[in-house]
Amino acid sequence: MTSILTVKHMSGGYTRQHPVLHDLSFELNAGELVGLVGLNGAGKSTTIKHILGLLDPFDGEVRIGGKTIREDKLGYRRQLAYVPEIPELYEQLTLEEHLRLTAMAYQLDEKTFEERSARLLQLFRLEKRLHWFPTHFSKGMRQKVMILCAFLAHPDLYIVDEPFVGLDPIGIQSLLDLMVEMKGEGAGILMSTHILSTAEQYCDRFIILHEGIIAAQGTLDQIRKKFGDARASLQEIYLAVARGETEWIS
Ligand SMILES: Nc1ncnc2c1ncn2[C@@H]1O[C@H](COP(=O)(O)OP(=O)(O)OP(=O)(O)O)[C@@H](O)[C@H]1O
Repeated sequence: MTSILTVKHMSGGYTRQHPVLHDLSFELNAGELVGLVGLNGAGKSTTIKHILGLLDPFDGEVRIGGKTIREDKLGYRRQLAYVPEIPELYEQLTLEEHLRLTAMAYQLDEKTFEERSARLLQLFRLEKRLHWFPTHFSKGMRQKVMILCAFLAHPDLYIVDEPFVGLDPIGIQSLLDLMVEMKGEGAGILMSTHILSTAEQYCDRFIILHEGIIAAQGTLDQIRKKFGDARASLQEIYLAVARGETEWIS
């Protein structure tokens, strides 16, 4: 298996005096969708900020495609696309301009841009909104623009932060289908979510974060084994961890 993302003994957060993440180690391989789950404040977004290179680890390291961000900043960033929980759009750019800006950043040629953007626009029902500015977009539409930009790039690694809240059912299904497709093409996807039933259905593996520590990680079957109940749902296991009913540290 080819490892796309490697997080090794990473401790981090916002101040060295009060680290939020403690000694996290996990990998993400090509063709895998991994669910990052945990209660509010568990450290999911902080983990994502470290992977994106917005925060520096206090200890340990993050590698994408074998490289740290210090070794090759531009190369590191080009390997990944990020769908944030809260859409970040340029208010002065139209939807089309957002797409073109992304295509430039990822150095897509015109033909690839045209093909991919036409398909994505159709999938998310935004074909008629190309010349609109974000002020006229609903919350879900703003979210879809971020999804379009990420999936336009076809990077090796997708970081998707809580994508389902705010999307309509067709949008959710389109996103899930796209993630399955990109996985099939060899991309790795790390998805943070509270929607455990969907995560259980679509993710190949899970990382359960609890108070900045990985409480458990693995396939659902591996986690069930550890939990001691071969039929427990992800939700049941997660609630037991969150309520302190288990003594796990992976
Ligand atoms: N900008 C910041 N400065 C200082 N501390 C922060 C900052 N952002 C988050 N934290 C703290 O880091 C810890 C982890 O927060 P984080 O946002 O990573 O959790 P999360 O798992 O993403 O939660 P949620 O499910 O609510 O999004 C919390 O204790 C939070 O208060």
